[in-house]
Amino acid sequence: MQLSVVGSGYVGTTIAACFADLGHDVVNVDIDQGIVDTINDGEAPIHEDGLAELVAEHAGPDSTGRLRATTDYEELLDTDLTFLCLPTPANDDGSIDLSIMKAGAEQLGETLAEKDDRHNVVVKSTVVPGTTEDTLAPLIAEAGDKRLGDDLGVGMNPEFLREGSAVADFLNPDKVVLGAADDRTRDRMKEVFAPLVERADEPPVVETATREAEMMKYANNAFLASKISLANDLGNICKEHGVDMYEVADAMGLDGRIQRAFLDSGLGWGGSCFPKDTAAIIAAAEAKGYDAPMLNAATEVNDRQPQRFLDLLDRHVDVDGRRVAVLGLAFKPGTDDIRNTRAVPVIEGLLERGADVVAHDPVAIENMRDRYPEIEYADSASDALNGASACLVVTDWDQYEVLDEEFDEMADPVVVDGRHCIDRREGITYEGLTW
Ligand SMILES: NC(=O)c1ccc[n+]([C@@H]2O[C@H](COP(=O)([O-])OP(=O)(O)OC[C@H]3O[C@@H](n4cnc5c(N)ncnc54)[C@H](O)[C@@H]3O)[C@@H](O)[C@H]2O)c1
Ligand SMILES: O=c1ccn([C@@H]2O[C@H](COP(=O)(O)OP(=O)(O)O[C@H]3O[C@H](CO)[C@@H](O)[C@H](O)[C@H]3O)[C@@H](O)[C@H]2O)c(=O)[nH]1
Repeated sequence: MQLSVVGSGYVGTTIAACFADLGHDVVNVDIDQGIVDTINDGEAPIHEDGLAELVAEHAGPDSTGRLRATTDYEELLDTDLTFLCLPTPANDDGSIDLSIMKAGAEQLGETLAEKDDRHNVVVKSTVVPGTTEDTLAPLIAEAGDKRLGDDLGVGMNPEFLREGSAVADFLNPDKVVLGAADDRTRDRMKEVFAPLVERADEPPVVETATREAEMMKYANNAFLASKISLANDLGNICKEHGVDMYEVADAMGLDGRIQRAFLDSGLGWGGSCFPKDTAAIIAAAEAKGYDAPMLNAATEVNDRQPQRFLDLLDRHVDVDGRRVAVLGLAFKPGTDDIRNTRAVPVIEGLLERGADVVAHDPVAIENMRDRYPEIEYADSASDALNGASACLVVTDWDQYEVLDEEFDEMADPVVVDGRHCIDRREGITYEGLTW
């Protein structure tokens, strides 16, 4: 099938490359010329395991040619179905900011005015219930002079991939949710996903309406974020009682009703999704008069973890004028994404205390340098530790787990671990956040 994907960020690039790999012809539309050129050169614009290989195979020279990118919306006119993968950030009050989605929807509609055949538009972005049918569909229809359900089909297909494992997650989903306003659109969506469902060994396909599809995404993220916050709440209790929350979590996870995943306690959840999506669904609830106490509590626990982390550091060392190593800047391992990373409140706390911060991350340094040009960046964890009076572990990259004699080079070997990464050992003063 001929597909177009509007927005070529973490989700848009990943799904475009994967759909090309599944045999579709895909055009990525983005306003960023740099991203477009990178894809057309056969390179991935973001760091994601397996993505560079897929983009090289399907875009650019010596490729299958099934993937290309453009800044020109007109190029989507030759496609049957468009995925909207535009950002849905939060306003200052936490509510969803739909301005980019609306601008993209309007431009899409204006472009579709030139098309006579029916076109299908599927919202992939995370949007609060009602957005697809009440806001975006009418915008597209009006701008394109289309009749909804007739020459314009509208659907909603939430995305559950994680950064760091985006390609593998997309190609092997636990479920595919197809929300549509009408059967014709849903049938087209099923066609798009048929090769994926076959290759992924028939995962469950949930057929539903757009509102339910929108809410399934928020419910998923709210549950996972709350699960981590509960682990952190329990972990903070454990720490006060000299109990190792990781041992407790392992035992909890043996209960089939609980499961071990997402019980890793520590610095809490960051990233481009959990913080904004939790805030957006709380704001959407409040707009209808409901105060969502569970989700507010999950957020409160999460917001407190960086302060508890810095309090542990304060117990051992006054970092004023001292070199402090921060290991990990990305919001999680496997990505260069620093959106809402816990490294930011940690670095802020260190700068407030007068520390000389030296930071390391395998892939996220360039992104962080834009935000904190004033701190030092080390080429290796070992360089960061050299001469440091404390080491703060913020991201659980595998390469930090094997650090050993590198700690011997510290001026004062205090290690505060926010991610259960480093083993306790002779010669270092070790504090785990919840163990
Ligand atoms: N990042 C994830 O892991 C993830 C997972 C599931 C769902 N989501 C949701 O998917 C959506 C997209 O997230 P993302 O992380 O891929 O965003 P992103 O910021 O990485 O990418 C968005 C892209 O859209 C482009 N863009 C902005 N305005 C445009 C316009 N008018 N026309 C064309 N392109 C435009 C930007 O240049 C950028 O490349 C969000 O709603 C997010 O909540 C994200
Ligand atoms: O046990 C855990 C698991 C995760 N985290 C933290 O939680 C955050 C989010 O991690 P993860 O969920 O692995 O990454 P994301 O890429 O943010 O993926 C989430 O957000 C996406 C965007 O909505 C969804 O598609 C995914 O299903 C959902 O897992 C990170 O800061 C992790 O360090 C923990 O603290 N403890």
